[in-house]
Amino acid sequence: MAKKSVPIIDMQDLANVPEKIVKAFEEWGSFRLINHGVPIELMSEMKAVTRSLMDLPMEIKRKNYHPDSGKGYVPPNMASPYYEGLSLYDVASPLALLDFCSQIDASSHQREILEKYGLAVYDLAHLIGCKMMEGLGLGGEVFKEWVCQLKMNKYNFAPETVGLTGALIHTDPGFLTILQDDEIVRGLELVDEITGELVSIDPIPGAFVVNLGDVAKVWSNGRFCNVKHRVQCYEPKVRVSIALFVLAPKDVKVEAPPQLVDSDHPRRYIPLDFEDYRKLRSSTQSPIGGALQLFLAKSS
Ligand SMILES: O=C(O)CCC(=O)C(=O)O
Ligand SMILES: [Fe+2]
Repeated sequence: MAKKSVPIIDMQDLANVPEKIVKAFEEWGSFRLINHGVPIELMSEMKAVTRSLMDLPMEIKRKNYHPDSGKGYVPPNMASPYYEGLSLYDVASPLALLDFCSQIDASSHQREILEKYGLAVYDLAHLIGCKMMEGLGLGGEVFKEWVCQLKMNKYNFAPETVGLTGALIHTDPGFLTILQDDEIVRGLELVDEITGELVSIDPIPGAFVVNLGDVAKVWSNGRFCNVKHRVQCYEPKVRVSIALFVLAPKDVKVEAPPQLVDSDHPRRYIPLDFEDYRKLRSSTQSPIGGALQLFLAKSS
């Protein structure tokens, strides 16, 4: 029997998209997205830009500095020796884009692609948010004014790393991630929440993976799944991926909308400040959402 994997959602299947998104978020916290409207040429150009930025000398990549960990360049380290990542924090801010580009001395072409791709995927995230709201029977827009981060990931896989881990098992801290995985090199694995098994997510060129993180669990009053995932080295080939993280609202705490709370579903979490949560996640070394326990409401 074929192994169960995440659902594939066709964004052009207009009538069924809202319901399918909600079901996928409840069962997996993840789905594959096809026919999403982001041109495949733009996706490839963004991959090419990512590869060229990752080829920059280490001293330039380190200039993508941010005082908060995880918001700037992450060099290979003891825990993840084959991984490195560049980050454009607050992708919708023209100033943040300019800052990022001047830090790493990006060309005007690279800047143009970063901007186009960032905005296209940002718009797609908003569309997915609207469809999700429709599927929940709430309507309206959910991610308005939320902070988004663009992260470029490179896994320096080689013959001696086959069978080893590129990114340790984790949940994403924010609400939603739109991931352009490597179109050729496999390695992404998700945990099936029901069986606890790791399921390999094989590349589908031109498609995205949409994953939910810890904020989505809080916001949905525990109804949605924050999917655990990791990246393994299956083959000795460099792997590149690009993630857009829709993190959390600016200056407002995350809490479930009243429509998702009733006597059968009492409020599970107290309102969560995302920056506080991020710090707790790191100080308590809870990469798979364990720090959410600290935000459980008294009655739950
Ligand atoms: O590289 C991948 O496929 C996954 C990346 C990821 O999980 C992340 O950036 O949070
Ligand atoms: Fe992730």
